[in-house]
Amino acid sequence: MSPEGTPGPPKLPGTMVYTYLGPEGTFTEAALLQVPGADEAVRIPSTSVTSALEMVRSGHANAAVVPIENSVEGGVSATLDAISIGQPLRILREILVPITFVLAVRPGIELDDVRRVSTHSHAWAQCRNWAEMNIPKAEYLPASSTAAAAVGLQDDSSGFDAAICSPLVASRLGLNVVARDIGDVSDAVTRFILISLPGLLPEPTGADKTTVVIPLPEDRPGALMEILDQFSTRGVNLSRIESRPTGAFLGDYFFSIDVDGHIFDARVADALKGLHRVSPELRFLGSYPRADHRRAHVLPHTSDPAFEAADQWLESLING
Ligand SMILES: O=C(O)C(=O)C[C@]1(C(=O)O)C=C[C@@H](O)C=C1
Repeated sequence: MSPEGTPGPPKLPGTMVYTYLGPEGTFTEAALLQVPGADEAVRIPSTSVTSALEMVRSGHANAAVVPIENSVEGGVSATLDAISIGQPLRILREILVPITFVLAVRPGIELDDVRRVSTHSHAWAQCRNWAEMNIPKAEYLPASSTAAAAVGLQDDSSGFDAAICSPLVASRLGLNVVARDIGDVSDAVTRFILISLPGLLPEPTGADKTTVVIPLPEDRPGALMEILDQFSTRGVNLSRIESRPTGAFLGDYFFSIDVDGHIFDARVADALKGLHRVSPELRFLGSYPRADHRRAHVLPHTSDPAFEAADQWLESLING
């Protein structure tokens, strides 16, 4: 049985089974549909990020697509936390989706009548200023996704009269849209990851990203500096760094970090070895191609040949 209590999907030989933060019509589904072959694969919506990852961990899905970062609101805590603990997982690729929101309402409701509006917390954070200006009397009700809020609008007992969702799901459900492009930042983008159980690493492309989770060593002055030093001395550029509480006790944090480069790049591998000495419990979450194809800027003294030359030099000293 799947975590939702429904029978697990049939594992047809050769058929990929994907799960994603559902229901149908979420931005996460749009991200999954960018994965080559996903349109012909089995696609199972999950009700939360945690249950999507559980489908993968329990073998009911080959891989999951979940949101990880938004250009306006930052990291998606539910995902950052869920991939940092429990059975290890590996990110296989990242997917970018431009985000635009609409306000859909129940039949007969006008913009001025809206008193209760529902959507995903990340979507609400991206439309908050618009909402304050245009529906100031509306109370916010959190939903598990933008599409779940849109579906709820068709249910008399859901208790809200408006939903913030994608234009696509509003038109699929035939909802009444009273305002378009309501995001506070018009060119917002959300980054999603395709994540699976550990296996073969994606090949390096020259434009790659590596994600790690590093627990901050306890009671060690300068521990964060030591961690950052491992990257800076090897010329490894950080593209995201976030601290999250471990939940164990107050003040106990881990860092979730993305860096430019692949574990097969000598400078990244060397930095990971250094990190392992500083924080042995670090978790490698994968090396995968960047969605924007932006190549890493590698300084000559941190290139693969420079590392190779240093190894050979040391060997020559040892061997005489
Ligand atoms: O609710 C959805 O449609 C989602 O796919 C989730 C999600 C998120 O978690 O950030 C994805 C993109 C938008 O930024 C808002 C919500």
